Amino acid sequence: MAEKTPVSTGLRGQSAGSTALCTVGKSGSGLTYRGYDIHDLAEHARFEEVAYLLLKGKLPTRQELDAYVTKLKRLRWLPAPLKAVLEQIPADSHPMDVMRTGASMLGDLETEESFGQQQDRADRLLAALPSIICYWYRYSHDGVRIETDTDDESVGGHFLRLLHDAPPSELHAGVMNVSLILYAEHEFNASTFNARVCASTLSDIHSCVTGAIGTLRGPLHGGANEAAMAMIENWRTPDEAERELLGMLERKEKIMGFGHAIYRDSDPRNAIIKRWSARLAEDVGDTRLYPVSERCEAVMWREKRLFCNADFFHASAYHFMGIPTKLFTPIFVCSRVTGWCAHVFEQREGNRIIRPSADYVGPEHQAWLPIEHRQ
Ligand SMILES: CC(=O)SCCNC(=O)CCNC(=O)[C@H](O)C(C)(C)COP(=O)(O)OP(=O)(O)OC[C@H]1O[C@@H](n2cnc3c(N)ncnc32)[C@H](O)[C@@H]1OP(=O)(O)O
Ligand SMILES: O=C([O-])CC(=O)C(=O)O
Repeated sequence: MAEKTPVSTGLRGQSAGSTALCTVGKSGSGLTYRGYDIHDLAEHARFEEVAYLLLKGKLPTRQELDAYVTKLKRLRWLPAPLKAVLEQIPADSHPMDVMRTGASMLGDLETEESFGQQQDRADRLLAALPSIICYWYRYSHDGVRIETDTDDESVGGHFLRLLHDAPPSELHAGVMNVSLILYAEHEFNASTFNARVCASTLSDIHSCVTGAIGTLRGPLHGGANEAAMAMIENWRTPDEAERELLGMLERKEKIMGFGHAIYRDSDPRNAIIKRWSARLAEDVGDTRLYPVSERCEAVMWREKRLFCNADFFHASAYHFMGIPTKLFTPIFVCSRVTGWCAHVFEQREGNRIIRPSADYVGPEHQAWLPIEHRQ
């Protein structure tokens, strides 16, 4: 048999298991978490309610939600050895590497000894990850050791307060809430699948989350919101954006924040975050970034039938809230950790190790060659 070039299908269109957590591109609206439509969740829910829904299996009652928010607030503190590690990480490190190290170090200090601890470990990660990234960021960039025990009622408000050393406006806290809901869960995406593969070996939850963070980091996945920002911030007018974009398409470059592995015509999260980006643009008096983003959307659809995914308008929305670009993907982690952990729990129920096969395309039998005869 002649050698063939390995071809990657990316497992597209193949079912790799079942889940009760999420549908993507199946219902009329396109995205549901445990049967609830993303539009309803983004309109009415608190992110902490969505986290509860994903992690505990149902929407909380008022009493359950209050108790859950209180628990998350109690879990925002960081152990001294974790702070010491964060203080060693250089200011020019990528914040996703900080998240990866932070999650892993938490696993050293608060190891999941048995699966009976999985809910508590997941809640701790959810509460501590915003503290981890902000502690490192403020220490390495501003030279301050912040107190991460805040009294904010929400995960998003807690993050913004630590970052800016001031309570967030109602508008900013509201946008963070929606953003965290939109990013929370997305079926068998690459990082979640990575978490499930790790879980299928009966590994601990911190290993699953650490691997997922590394997977989300890439620009084809969560890293796209940062890459989209790096692209649009160069353009001063919609006309310049159109010219540059056409050049990029001509050169067959990938345009970050567009396209999706599952959705074909639109990503239901885009219209939601786009609306909030427009509201924030008005709030800060932007006359550049939002019109540039809108033109990109129009050109990509006109030229390629490619639509904005969840990441594209997140770039301008986060920017308008004064969030540094390099912290965009870590915010995604602070949200998606709920989906990852819920998938780890699901994988552990009725587990079988995930171990697909490969189509071999290498050489047939080769005769052994002693080292002195090799070239
Ligand atoms: C939260 C998230 O993770 S959402 C995804 C975030 N990622 C990005 O925004 C990165 C940019 N987008 C992409 O790279 C891709 O659209 C992915 C990775 C999201 C999906 O990849 P695939 O499923 O392989 O894309 P798909 O099969 O739809 O691609 C079809 C064609 O469109 C092209 N295409 C897809 N997206 C883009 C894009 N953003 N820019 C330019 N061309 C694109 C592909 O290159 C392919 O062209 P070809 O047939 O000539 O090779
Ligand atoms: O589902 C995917 O392939 C990518 C993803 O995580 C998302 O869109 O939120």
